[in-house]
Amino acid sequence: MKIVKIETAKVNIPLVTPFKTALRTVDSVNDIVVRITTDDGQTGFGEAPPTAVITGDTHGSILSAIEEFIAPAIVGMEIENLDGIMKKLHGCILKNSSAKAAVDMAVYDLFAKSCGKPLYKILGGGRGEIETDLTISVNGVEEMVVDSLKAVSQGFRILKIKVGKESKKDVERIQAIRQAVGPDIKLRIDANQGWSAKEAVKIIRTLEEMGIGMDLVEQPVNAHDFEGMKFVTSQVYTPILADESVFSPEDAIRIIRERAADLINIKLMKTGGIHEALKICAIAESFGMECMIGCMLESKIAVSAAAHLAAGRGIITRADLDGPSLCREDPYIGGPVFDGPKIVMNEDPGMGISRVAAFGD
Ligand SMILES: C[C@H](N)C(=O)N[C@H](CCC(=O)O)C(=O)O
Ligand SMILES: [Mg+2]
Repeated sequence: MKIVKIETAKVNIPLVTPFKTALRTVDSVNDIVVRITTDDGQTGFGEAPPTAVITGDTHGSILSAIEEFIAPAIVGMEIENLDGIMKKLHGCILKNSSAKAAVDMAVYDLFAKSCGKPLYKILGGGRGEIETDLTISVNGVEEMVVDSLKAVSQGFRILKIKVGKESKKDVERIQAIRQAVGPDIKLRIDANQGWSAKEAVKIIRTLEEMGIGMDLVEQPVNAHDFEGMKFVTSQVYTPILADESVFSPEDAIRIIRERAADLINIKLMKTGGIHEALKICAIAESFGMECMIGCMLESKIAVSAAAHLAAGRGIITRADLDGPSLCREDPYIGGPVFDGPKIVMNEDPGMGISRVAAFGD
């Protein structure tokens, strides 16, 4: 199976409600999709979101990285030479992690197809089903309570609460949501770098003293503030999850060595795909640190790739794979089934996606 063609297209899928974090507000998933074709007519799919505020990637940079650097480096290579392809993919251009992720997942899709197995079985194959949380955007307290109750009524048992925009109100937000949803719903708090280290300790300790249980607090401080992450982690009982601070396996090693977090959020768009994400899984497993699998504003192609990785690797104990649930439409056929909080893995070969409307088929 030789790679003969790499094509790109754009998808634009409106969101159910605007997605609001401390970093940005977005109304739609506006991503680049990738299709790789082999000489025997097989196709593999990938997707890259332009999350400029986190990865630095834009539509333009994703398209030119693929067209000018990645495609010339890997077209003509055999899919079975997975390691060789990954070397070229990661060696042909620095950074550009979202473009690399889109191509990496399409290659893994084809590799699993060449083995006649669903991708998650190639990646370890532990679970046929995983559970995701649902994100509650940062808004006024009442609106967040209404959104949380709606999510619970839809069957979600884990909520990811966005905060960090006006930190003074954040205790109020989390307290009101906990009061409304009761003690059995897990709350994950994501400040998206919005707090200072001292502010984070004050907020988390206040919530702890109120008896408000939190599954974790994600990226309380600036991505590059490892000292701040370390300070917060050492000063509170609630587990701290590193998100924007960990892109690469080297970042994961540093976070673990410096005890700057208790957990790592792996996202394919930060690692540049499954190949590098597997290295973080192995590092974390060696040190006994659990991981979460997350996503950017991605639709079903990219989130399916992440779900396959999570279903394959036991060290990934938490999933924030709500991209498809945030979308108003699903322009794809096949792949894992996203049924509210439940993600049921496909049993047909590869990622299971058979049709992507953006390619006109
Ligand atoms: C969509 C997912 N639940 C999420 O919250 N991801 C954010 C970043 C998403 C973005 O801005 O595209 C995160 O975990 O920080
Ligand atoms: Mg996050």
